[in-house]
Amino acid sequence: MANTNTNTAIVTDTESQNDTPVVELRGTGKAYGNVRALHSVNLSVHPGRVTCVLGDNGAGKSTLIKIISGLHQHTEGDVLVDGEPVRFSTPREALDAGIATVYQDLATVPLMPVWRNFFLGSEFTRGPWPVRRLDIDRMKKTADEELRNMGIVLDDLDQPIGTLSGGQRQCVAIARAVYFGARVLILDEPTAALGVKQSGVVLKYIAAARDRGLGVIFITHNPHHAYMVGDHFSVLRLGTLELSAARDQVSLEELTNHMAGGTELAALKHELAQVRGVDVEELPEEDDLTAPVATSKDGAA
Ligand SMILES: Nc1ncnc2c1ncn2[C@@H]1O[C@H](COP(=O)(O)OP(=O)(O)OP(=O)(O)O)[C@@H](O)[C@H]1O
Repeated sequence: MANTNTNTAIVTDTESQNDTPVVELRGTGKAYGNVRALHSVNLSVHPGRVTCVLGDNGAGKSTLIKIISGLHQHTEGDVLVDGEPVRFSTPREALDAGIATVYQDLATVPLMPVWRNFFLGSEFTRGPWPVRRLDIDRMKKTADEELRNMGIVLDDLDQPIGTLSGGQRQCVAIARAVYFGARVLILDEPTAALGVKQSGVVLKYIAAARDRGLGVIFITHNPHHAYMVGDHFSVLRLGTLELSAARDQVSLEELTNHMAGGTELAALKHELAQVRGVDVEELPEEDDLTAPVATSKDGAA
């Protein structure tokens, strides 16, 4: 299903599934005191599908991640896992439910070897107490196998993880989450700081995680990256769902227009046309923005 070429992680859309979402938000929201960061958001995450959450700065993406990953609690609506309402008090609880989050600033120790970072906090040990010690050989072998299973080939697992490229480190973090039994993988802007080639590599492993049956929540600013791997697209604006569309309901152009503030730009087109030196030819007309907007039952991926 996923293209194996490193730079072209193009995905063919999969059949829509009627199974219970592994994670679902129903009218979910969060207020920080008087600040309503997220309001009435519906979102469904299914195994083996990539749900992309897009939005400009301050749109509410981080708040959404924090609710699902157990860092913050919602103040409105419901969060369901396997159809059951949940309210995680800690990230550990979310992790125990199979929800793993890979943050942009990866929680790795740069000077430690790749294999050591792979097992950080969950090291294999051997021997009886009190002479129990790290089972280095087993950790190295397992990390090597798991990375290879995901198609990630590194020259030397003994090299400090800090010497890997940003893209490679993201890939190690994805493989780690898969190995430790994640059913849902939340990726917080994994391609934000990467160039084209490295982004392609990360997109390839997002597709690989999806093909291993994980439900993926891919947070991004970049509609092009989202469109390469996404099955469903949810665009947040000022804390509410502005667009919720399956892949076959929205074109890349429409998605880009929504992300780029197409509606505002279309509204401004006439005014901008009066300004010397501003070329408005390529800006969308309001009629062009035909992609489905979110409705109360939207959000299914
Ligand atoms: N702890 C907090 N206390 C008060 N307001 C907050 C808090 N966290 C977020 N907000 C507000 O909630 C809104 C949504 O923020 P959030 O960080 O979720 O957006 P974002 O889409 O992740 O933005 P960015 O891409 O810039 O990280 C913003 O207006 C922000 O100022």
